[in-house]
Amino acid sequence: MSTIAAFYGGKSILITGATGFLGKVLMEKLFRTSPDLKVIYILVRPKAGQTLQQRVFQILDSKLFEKVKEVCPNVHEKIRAIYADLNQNDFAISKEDMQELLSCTNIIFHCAATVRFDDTLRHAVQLNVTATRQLLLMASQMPKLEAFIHISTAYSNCNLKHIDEVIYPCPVEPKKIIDSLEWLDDAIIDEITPKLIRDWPNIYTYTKALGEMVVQQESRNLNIAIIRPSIVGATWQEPFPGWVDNINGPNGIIIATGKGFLRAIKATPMAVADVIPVDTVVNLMLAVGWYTAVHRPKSTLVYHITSGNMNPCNWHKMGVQVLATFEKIPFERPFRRPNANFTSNSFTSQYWNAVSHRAPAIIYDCYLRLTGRKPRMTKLMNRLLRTVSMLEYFINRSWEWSTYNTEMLMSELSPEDQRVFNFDVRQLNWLEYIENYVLGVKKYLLKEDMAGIPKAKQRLKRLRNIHYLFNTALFLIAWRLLIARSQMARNVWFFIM
Ligand SMILES: CCCCCCCCCCCCCCCCCCCCCC(=O)SCCNC(=O)CCNC(=O)[C@H](O)C(C)(C)COP(=O)(O)OP(=O)(O)OC[C@H]1O[C@@H](n2cnc3c(N)ncnc32)[C@H](O)[C@@H]1OP(=O)(O)O
Ligand SMILES: NC(=O)C1=CN([C@@H]2O[C@H](COP(=O)(O)OP(=O)(O)OC[C@H]3O[C@@H](n4cnc5c(N)ncnc54)[C@H](OP(=O)(O)O)[C@@H]3O)[C@@H](O)[C@H]2O)C=CC1
Repeated sequence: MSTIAAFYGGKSILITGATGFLGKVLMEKLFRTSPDLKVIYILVRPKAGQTLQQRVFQILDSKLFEKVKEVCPNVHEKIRAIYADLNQNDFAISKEDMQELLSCTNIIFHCAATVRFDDTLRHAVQLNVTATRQLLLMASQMPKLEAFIHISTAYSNCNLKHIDEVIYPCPVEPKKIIDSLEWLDDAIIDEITPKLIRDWPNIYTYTKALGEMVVQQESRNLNIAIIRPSIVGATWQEPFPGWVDNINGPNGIIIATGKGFLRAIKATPMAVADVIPVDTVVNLMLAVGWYTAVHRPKSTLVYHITSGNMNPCNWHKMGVQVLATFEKIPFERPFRRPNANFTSNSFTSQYWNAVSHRAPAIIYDCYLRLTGRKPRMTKLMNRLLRTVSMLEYFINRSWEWSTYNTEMLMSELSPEDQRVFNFDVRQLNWLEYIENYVLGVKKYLLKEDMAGIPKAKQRLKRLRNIHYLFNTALFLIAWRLLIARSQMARNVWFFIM
């Protein structure tokens, strides 16, 4: 019997960000391995015209939860969705709900965050810093609380090259920033943001660093741990390989490449692609929850969950395998034949952007105009290139993360726990994982049917022929022009003939 699974039995667990990518996989694993847990409280806001209950039903009715329904048929009764908006005072939680949370919660997993790179400083601080402080304050009033697990990111200190499992101080005190945002107007905030974030690449990573500092400062006598995952990717094994449900991180790039929009990316091919499967992260989170509650470490421990130091893969290897998978399992209705390359040179990158991205978009928009339709490709391409430029920082560098605490925890687990809550990324076979990842993007994100593969392959063949035809025509025109102008070219031509 797994000690960790037994630990969560009978527990009341509070999860923030449960409707997000990581949160859903966390809930799934908890219900599947500890179906006798008492209740999972989730802090949810209504969204896209859906009530809280509709949001919960939608999650439970998804393929991700199919196995859960077998082992825990009353899962609906064990989820208690609580109306909350982390942007508001006291999270806008009702008095009764707050009372219940304060008196019953045993474990907190704090996953909610804004992960947008271009969010405003005000909003990102509110969610990633102030809300964390508020939750810690709530936690300090929970008599039954055993552990508080805060999810940060391995990139919270990406301004450093080597990152240890410690909380680094930020140049400006979080409290000072929170206070000043209260009275500064938006225009001034925009002006001072670059000065504040200094060598952090974006507001997201900066506010996650501030969030960690807040955790350290407000920890009081709570049992706290911080988990720092790198780039969280599709599931590796559980509940099935390849599950993914949003366009963040590599997902959007995989789609844009598979659909033939993206043909060149400015990246350092040999830089480490520090992707970590979401189920691995969740297994570590649950192990850390158990360890923190039972062993009560004297200080706040930080755990890195990254792949680079144990089982590195680089962007080149990943890219080649992604492209190979498109050959076997193509996406439907591609704009162009999927074929991309990495370039580390700024000039070549500009060239490919003009030739392979902007020019085809303009030509396609002309075609749309001529056929009486609204042009849209240039706009779409510009947005895509803006997105890719925001991710470039992370695909052109490598970092070293120490993993002493994560390895220590692994050695503390029984063989059964190591099997059920496996976070040993050395066992990951990258080629297999990437293939399942691309397949998962096709099935769960694009919702494409596998039955459409033969048709998609036929279309790819057609696109390939068009491509060859176009290139041959281009070559002949160039050659013809050259012959007209150069005696040498004419001689070569007569010689060949
Ligand atoms: C041989 C070569 C072969 C090559 C083959 C290829 C091989 C594969 C190689 C893989 C290399 C991967 C590198 C990953 C590095 C990740 C680093 C993460 C590190 C930190 C990790 C963390 O700790 S934490 C989570 C990370 N946090 C995000 O990852 C949010 C980012 N995101 C945003 O901050 C907003 O998204 C942003 C961008 C502002 C736009 O914002 P926005 O206002 O324009 O609006 P939207 O977000 O609504 O998106 C508007 C349109 O962008 C499209 N799109 C959105 N994301 C996209 C995306 N990733 N790739 C493409 N396309 C994307 C979308 O499809 C929409 O398209 P449409 O125009 O048709 O609607
Ligand atoms: N994905 C990744 O690659 C990585 C993620 N992380 C960290 O993991 C955690 C989870 O990330 P991930 O699941 O990918 O992110 P998602 O964007 O998928 O999920 C974010 C969650 O936060 C909730 N949330 C956002 N704003 C509010 C609000 N005002 N009130 C209540 N809830 C809110 C969202 O709710 P709603 O559904 O209503 O929007 C959603 O449930 C984050 O802390 C992130 O920093 C760390 C490293 C990498």
